[in-house]
Amino acid sequence: MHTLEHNESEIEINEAGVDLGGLMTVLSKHLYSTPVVALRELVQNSHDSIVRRRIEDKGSFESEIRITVDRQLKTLTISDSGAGLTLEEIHQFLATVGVGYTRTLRAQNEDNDGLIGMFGLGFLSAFVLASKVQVRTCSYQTPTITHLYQSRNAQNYTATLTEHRCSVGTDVILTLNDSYKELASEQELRRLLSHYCILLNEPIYIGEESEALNNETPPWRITEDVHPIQLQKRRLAFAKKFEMNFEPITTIPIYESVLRHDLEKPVNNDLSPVEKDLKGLLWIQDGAFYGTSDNRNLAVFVRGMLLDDDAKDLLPTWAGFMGGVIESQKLTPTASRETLQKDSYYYEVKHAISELLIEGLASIAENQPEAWRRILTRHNEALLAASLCDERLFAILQDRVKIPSSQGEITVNKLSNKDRKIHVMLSEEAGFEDMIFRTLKIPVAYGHRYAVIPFLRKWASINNVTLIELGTEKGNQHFFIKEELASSTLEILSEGLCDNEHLIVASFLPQELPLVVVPDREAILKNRLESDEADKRIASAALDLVRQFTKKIESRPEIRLFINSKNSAIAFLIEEIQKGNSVSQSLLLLKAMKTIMTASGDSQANVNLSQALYNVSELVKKMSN
Ligand SMILES: Nc1ncnc2c1ncn2[C@@H]1O[C@H](COP(=O)(O)OP(=O)(O)OP(=O)(O)O)[C@@H](O)[C@H]1O
Repeated sequence: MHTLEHNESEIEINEAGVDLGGLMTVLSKHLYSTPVVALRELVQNSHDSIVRRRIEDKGSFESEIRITVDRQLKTLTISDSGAGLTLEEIHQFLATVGVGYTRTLRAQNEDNDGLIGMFGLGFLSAFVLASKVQVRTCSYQTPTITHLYQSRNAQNYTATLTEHRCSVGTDVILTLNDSYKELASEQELRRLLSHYCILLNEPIYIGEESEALNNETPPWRITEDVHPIQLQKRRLAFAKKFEMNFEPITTIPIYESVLRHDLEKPVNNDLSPVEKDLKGLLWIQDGAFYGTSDNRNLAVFVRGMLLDDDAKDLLPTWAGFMGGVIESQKLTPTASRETLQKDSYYYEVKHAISELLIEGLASIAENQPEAWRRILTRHNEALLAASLCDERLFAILQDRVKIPSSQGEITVNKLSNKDRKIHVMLSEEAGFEDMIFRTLKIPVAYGHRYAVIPFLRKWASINNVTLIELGTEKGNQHFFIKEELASSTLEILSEGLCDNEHLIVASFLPQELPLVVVPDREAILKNRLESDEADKRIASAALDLVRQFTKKIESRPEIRLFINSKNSAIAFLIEEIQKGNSVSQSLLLLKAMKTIMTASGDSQANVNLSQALYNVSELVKKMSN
């Protein structure tokens, strides 16, 4: 038996069939998310053709891309003063799918000179918008003649000599499909192209206009000496164009030192590839939407063309309050040029942006007190969480972010008392903890709020302070120092005072407080976390695990009644019981007090308030008799 390798000559080699029509439809209609992307592709071809002419044609020329419309004829024309195409090049590059001259030029040219095209596909998208595509082109190589390419479907085309265009360059004339005839509007074109092409290096004009729509120099390309305040103003104004929902508070320029330095010196060879490549601006938003803390917003331009205006994944997840616009020559687009390939360079850029943000925030904290104050007020909660993601951020923020507490929002050092203790309560309800701390006049942090507990834990461990988490077993042990009593005394107290609570004798502050009901805050918090997790739509297997865990906690006992051995009334009652005297009236009064306290602290508490109030009234009457 012969194997394929041994006897190839005997085996017939077949050619795979290609349904060109089907392939064309996929490439032209389904490659891009929106057909208007076709416009961007055609402008990009004009741009590349101008770059080509600059490289190859030694004569001087004025660079221009002009988009015009004829409402009557329903045509849209993209003209450029680029290199044009010879008849041969029309066949070879324009009409051959997957082949383009731009790729060849790029391979020959190490610096690339900002060439954008690479796939040899973009031109096809013209057939999505147009029922007929005409390309009138005069090559710098044959400047006395002009050729006309015409096609209705990209598959069959004609290429003939035509009336001379008078100057080197190309007009791509689209006879718009009925569904895109609204594109035959200068206003609409300006809107679309300002979005995609604002950073493109070659000037783009609409209609007869003499001012290019992309004539504004982005702040990082400003080479003249501008006063720092002016520069900051221009940065803010530029950021505003990209930040639709919020005002930018302040900006963080990308590699400013490299850029400003470059003005005097050639590129420093010690710079990393990202430092050499990445340009742009990051900023901090003024405000946030209610209900979402992730408003990250990043526009990515690759070689001047907007590629992705929602590339938020390049910003760290903690930076929900940041926006940005970046420009790169080296990030790689996918074939649709609407997203980025997640290659190793992508992750290098992502890392670099995170570093820039951290350094930028540190510098704002140091040098821009007013902006920093606004940032802290607007994004306190997000910064609290952000500080947990990076040690440097923690160092910058640890004494600047505010913690919600019984005394309002205060910095954490104000929470720490003389004994180097910070108290945090886990409940949202103004329960026993709130009352105790109001009496003691020391602040207690509200730990139910997002990121407060992990932040305080970290702060306490770094600063050598004890964190007392009230409502947890451990926290309570710090606060309520248990005492032993004879079981017969405990029984009498329990019978007289408890409904369904577990009675514990302890000494605690303030000593004026005879007793306090302490629910198991841990179980309550865990329940809440469980529903948070569910909101995040975590995998159901993980959710089951969480539920199993919470189930265990729920079956733990419950509500405890601490009675304060430091309190003179309680001490007196214990003594009386030990002597064998009856204290039932006093216990009834204390029990009523307990019920009233519980009911006022916790609106959901299952207590018999009317019975308690009735008992108080009866006891008052008895005392007066
Ligand atoms: N306006 C133009 N002027 C001169 N040549 C053009 C023009 N438009 C297209 N071409 C030629 O046609 C080729 C194919 O264009 P097409 O847009 O399909 O691919 P590309 O730009 O090379 O790559 P990509 O698919 O990444 O855009 C280009 O490489 C270029 O040689």
